[in-house]
Amino acid sequence: MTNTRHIKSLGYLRMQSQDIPRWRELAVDTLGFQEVAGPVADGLYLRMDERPARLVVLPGGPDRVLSIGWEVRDHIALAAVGRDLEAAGVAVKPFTDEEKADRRVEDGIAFTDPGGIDTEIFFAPELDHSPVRTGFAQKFVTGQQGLGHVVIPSTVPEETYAFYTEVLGFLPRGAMKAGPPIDGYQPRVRFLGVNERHHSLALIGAPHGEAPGLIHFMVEVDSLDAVGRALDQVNQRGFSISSTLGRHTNDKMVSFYVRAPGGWDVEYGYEGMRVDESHYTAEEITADSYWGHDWSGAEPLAAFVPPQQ
Ligand SMILES: Cc1ccc(O)c(O)c1CC[C@@H]1C(=O)CC[C@]2(C)C(=O)CC[C@@H]12
Ligand SMILES: [Fe+2]
Repeated sequence: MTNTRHIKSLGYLRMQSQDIPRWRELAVDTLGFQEVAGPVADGLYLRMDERPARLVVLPGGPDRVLSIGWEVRDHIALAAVGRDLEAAGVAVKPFTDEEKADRRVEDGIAFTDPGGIDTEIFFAPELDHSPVRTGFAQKFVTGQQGLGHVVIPSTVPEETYAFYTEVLGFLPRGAMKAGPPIDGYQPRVRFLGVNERHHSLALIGAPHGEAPGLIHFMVEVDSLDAVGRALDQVNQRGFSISSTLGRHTNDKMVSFYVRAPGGWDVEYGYEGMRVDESHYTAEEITADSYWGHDWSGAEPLAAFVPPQQ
């Protein structure tokens, strides 16, 4: 196995939605992302930092994730990841000129992960050096820790876990039992990291994985007041809270979860820990939170509901 650890961080997330206005109200008015113009006229381009737009929501249906973009250092690293994927029997497609322009990156490749999620690896994003204008004067915690984390569903969670750790070199960062054993198989939520962020990826077994392609994505801000102010807007604007405010036991983050159009959540958090990889050893947490995180009001996640025909 290759396990060359070229992936540096979660770079971007591209989604598709039939309700761009509601997404705009959630992202801009409620969570304080900056809206900027982008290559697709009706697209929603959301800025967090010097990247032009780490989050993109394009008009179209059904609501789903279009691709998850992982960042590597340079063209040498991109070529190495491409070789690792091909050695593992994964079909790899180089970005077209249009794909490079849409994503505003120098180059990249696309492939599908074992659970059916469209995944991309890229390097050298263009930067926007104008001041970042966020809604609560908060800063998003990105940089070397990347945009945040994604939790993705998979109908083949063990194969998906082996793929991310052994082929792409993600580091195991612990797990939590998810439900009782079924025929001797213990389902787990598994957390994986590629940098000091505790997890940039988590995997959950789900029966309708690739349909929306997402359980939640998390962004981190540098101020508890921004989390509180965002929560006020969630309530005032009639968004549905999937989980109340709480502090996680593994990454120590204080966060809440709000339901986005499309049936996945946005986790909005503060004060996540940084992992020192030279001392880290994997742990199994037995509760998701020290306090809070009441999920009892959550609508079912799209990944757990049969898709409508
Ligand atoms: C347990 C945990 C630790 C750190 C995180 O960033 C994080 O999102 C979680 C929760 C993961 C997971 C979820 O998102 C969907 C609903 C889940 C399966 C639960 O009902 C408990 C754990 C939850
Ligand atoms: Fe999370």
